[in-house]
Amino acid sequence: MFSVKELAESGYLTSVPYSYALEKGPHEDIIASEHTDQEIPIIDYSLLTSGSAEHRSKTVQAIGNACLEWGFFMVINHGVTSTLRDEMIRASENFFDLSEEHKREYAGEKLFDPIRWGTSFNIKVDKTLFWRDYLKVHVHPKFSAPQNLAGFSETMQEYCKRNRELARELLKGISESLGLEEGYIEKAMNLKANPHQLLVINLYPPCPEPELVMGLPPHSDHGLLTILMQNEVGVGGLQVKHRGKWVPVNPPPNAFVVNMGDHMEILSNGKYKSALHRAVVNAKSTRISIATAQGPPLDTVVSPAPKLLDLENRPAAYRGIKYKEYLELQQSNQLKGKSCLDRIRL
Ligand SMILES: O=C(O)CCC(=O)C(=O)O
Ligand SMILES: [Fe+2]
Repeated sequence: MFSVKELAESGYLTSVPYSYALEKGPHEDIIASEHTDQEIPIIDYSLLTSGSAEHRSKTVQAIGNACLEWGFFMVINHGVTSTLRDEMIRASENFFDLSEEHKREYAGEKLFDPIRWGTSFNIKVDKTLFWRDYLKVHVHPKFSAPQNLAGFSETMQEYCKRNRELARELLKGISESLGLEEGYIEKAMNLKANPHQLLVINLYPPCPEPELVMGLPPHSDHGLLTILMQNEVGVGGLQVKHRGKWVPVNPPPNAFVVNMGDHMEILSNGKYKSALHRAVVNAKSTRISIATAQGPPLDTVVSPAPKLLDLENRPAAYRGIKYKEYLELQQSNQLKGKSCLDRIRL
């Protein structure tokens, strides 16, 4: 199996190999125009944590609206330095620049291998291959990192820790926005114990026929929320489905993109839907995106929050499922819309 990087750098590639070509490319779908009135909400994180009750309550309301309307928002003034973000991007580039032979040491097959390098989504089940390579690392509660790359481990550890801190505060705000106490999600999901965090670094090399391939097909993420950033090469790639159209996500410099995961949808009993999104590729530049999926401890059973249920009017809409089992379910099937969540709807 070739990585896309190897394929793209192999010489004169003027068309995409058959195994990557879709019958219906991403450009055939309805895409919102650049100047759309559909603006993805921006949340000023500093107002959530400033200590001012008024600022906090306004921000909590804005978060609630963003979750209801989009399942997606961008976070600014989050306090993670651009130095750390740049180091993380650089370290990721250095990893993918290793020889194929070296990277193959991490070519694990199994979902819970601590470090896994690979291509597409799951080559055992993907009908068409996706134009992306990835590095997936389980970074919490037990930290792992590829060795022999100067500084990668330290940078990764710090970056992931900062993402967990952001997630923790955002989850408090989300909890409040659902009319629950700020610590409700943290308690119900046992997040103080050993929350699970998966780091996913995506690499999308330039593609000679971007309109024929998909970087990542439409899907929602597992976990409570995903925090994502991308290298700033002036090309987008991430798109979110909103009111029937694909809306390109163009985050302001230094912003994080946050999206609700399937476990937020389950926990909120469908009030906050996990966001359907996809990644398209381009002919010019390599795009890197770095996502951390924040979830509960692997053995936590996630089910709708009892406080949000009303047996007569609002019964549970999802069955409880262990986070670990859900991850196994998603990974062993094709990545296809919200098909995994559909399996546990009641
Ligand atoms: O590359 C992106 O922006 C999207 C990545 C993504 O959706 C994922 O890793 O789950
Ligand atoms: Fe995703």
